Amino acid sequence: MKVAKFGGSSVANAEQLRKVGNIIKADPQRRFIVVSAPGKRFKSDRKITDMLIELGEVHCNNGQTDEYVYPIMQRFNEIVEELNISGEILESISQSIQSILHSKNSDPEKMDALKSIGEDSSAKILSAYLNHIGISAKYVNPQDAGILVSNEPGNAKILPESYEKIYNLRDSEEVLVIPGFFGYTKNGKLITFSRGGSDITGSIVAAGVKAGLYENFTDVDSVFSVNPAFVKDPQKITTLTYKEMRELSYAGFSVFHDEALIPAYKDEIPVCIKNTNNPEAPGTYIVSEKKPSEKCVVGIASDTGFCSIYISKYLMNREIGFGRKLFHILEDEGISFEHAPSGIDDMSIILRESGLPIAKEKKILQRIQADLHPDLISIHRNLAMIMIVGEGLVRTIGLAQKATTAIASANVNIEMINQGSSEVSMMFGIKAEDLDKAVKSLYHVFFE
Ligand SMILES: Nc1ncnc2c1ncn2[C@@H]1O[C@H](COP(=O)(O)OP(=O)(O)O)[C@@H](O)[C@H]1O
Ligand SMILES: N[C@@H](CC(=O)OP(=O)(O)O)C(=O)O
Repeated sequence: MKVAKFGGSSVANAEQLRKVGNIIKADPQRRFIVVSAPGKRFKSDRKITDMLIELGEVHCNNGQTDEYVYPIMQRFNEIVEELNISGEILESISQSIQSILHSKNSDPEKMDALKSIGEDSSAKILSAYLNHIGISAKYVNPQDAGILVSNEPGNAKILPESYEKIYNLRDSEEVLVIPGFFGYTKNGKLITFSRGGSDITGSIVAAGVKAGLYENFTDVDSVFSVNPAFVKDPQKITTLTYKEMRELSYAGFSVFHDEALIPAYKDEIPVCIKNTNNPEAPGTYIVSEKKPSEKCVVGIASDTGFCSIYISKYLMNREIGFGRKLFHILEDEGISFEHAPSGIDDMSIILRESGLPIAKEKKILQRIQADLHPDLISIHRNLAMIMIVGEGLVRTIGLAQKATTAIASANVNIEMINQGSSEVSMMFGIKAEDLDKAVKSLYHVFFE
C-alpha cells in the first residue's frame, strides 16, 4: 500500500483536484492520502496558509477581520462550486474560522488553529470529491488518525507513541484523506508543524501504516540537481539517498521538507517525488542505498538569509570552556545556530538572520564581550550558504579545488568553507548578492 501526499500546487484549484482524483483512481494501492492547503495557482497568487496567517495577525492586533475572511472563503467557494460538491463543506469551513476567532484561547493557539484550516478544508473537499467520482473515501482528522505531537506551536514534533495508533488505519476499507501540517498534543491542543510541514505528515503516516512507498506529488517532474530558479532545465535526479536529500532539503531544496525524511528513513520506506501535472514521469526516488555512480556530486543547494558572528581571541584554543561559554550565551538567549567553524584563535557562528534580529544584536555582543573578553568581535549580515552534496564526496580527490575554482571564476569571494563535518556535503559561505553567479558557475563545472 502507498501513502500519497499532494502539495499546495496540487490542490490549488478544482482543475488540480480533478488531476488528484485521476491519480488516486489510477492505482488502488493509493489508500492513504495527505493533503496541503490550496497553494498558488500562478506566480503572483497567494497561498491559503499565508492568507490565514495574515487573518490571524490582524485578529491578534484587534483589527477588523471580515475583509480577510472573505477572500479565503472565495477560494474555497470557487473550488467547491466547480467540483460540484455539497455547499455544506463551505458552511463548516466558515463556522470553524468564526469559532476560532471567537474562542478564548491564547493568540499562539488561535494562530495554529487558523493555519490548520487550509489543510483541514482541503481534506474535507477532496474526500467529498472522491466519493462524488465513485471512490469510497473518508476524511480523517489527525487526532483520530493518532498524530500526537509536542506542545510547540508552529514547530511541532511527532511523539513516538503515534505510530502504533496510526497502524490501525490499515484496517479501513475506504481511501482515507488526512489533512497535513498539524497534529494534537496529548491534551487535545491543535499544533502545526513548521512551514511546509504537510510533507512531514505524509512521512509520519507512511511510517505508521508501514507503507511500501511514500509518494510526494508536487509540480515538478523530479528533484533537479539545482533549484530551477537559478538554471533553466537543470539535470534531473533519478535516485538520491536519504542522507543526500536531507542535506539538500535543509540547505534550500524547498521541494521536500528536511524534517520529512526522518520517519520514512527510520522504517526504510522509499519516497518518490512525482508531478501531479505529469504523473507518468518516473520522478525521483529517495532510498537508503544506491549503486555507486560516476557522479560524485548529485546536487547544489543554496539559501540566503544567514549571518555570522565572528570572534577572535589570541590563544582561544588553550582557553578551556571558551566554546561552552559562547554556546551558553546563545542558548540563554534562545538562539539556535547552523554551523560553527573554528580555527586556533578564531571562531564563526553561522545563524539564520531571523534568529538574530537587529534588536537582539547589541545585547548578544555585550554578553560575549563581558564573559569572553575577545580581541575582536563582529557580525556580518546578508550571507548566503551553498551546499555541494553527494555520497561520493569523501572518495573524490580534488573536489574542493574544483568547487573553489568555479566560485573564483565567477569572481566571487568565499567568506567561509566548512568541509569534513559531514561526509556527504561541503559548504561555502558567500555574500548573498553573489549567489546567482556562484551557483551558475558551480552548476556549469559539475553538471554541464
Ligand atoms: N532542486 C529542486 N528541484 C525541484 N524543485 C525545486 C528545487 N529547489 C526548489 N524547488 C522548487 O520546489 C517547488 C515545489 O515545492 P513546493 O512549492 O513546496 O510544492 P508543493 O506546492 O507541491 O508543496 C518547485 O516548483 C520548485 O520551484
Ligand atoms: N500549507 C502549509 C504546509 C505545506 O506543506 O504546504 P505546501 O505543501 O504547499 O508546501 C504551508 O504553506 O506551510
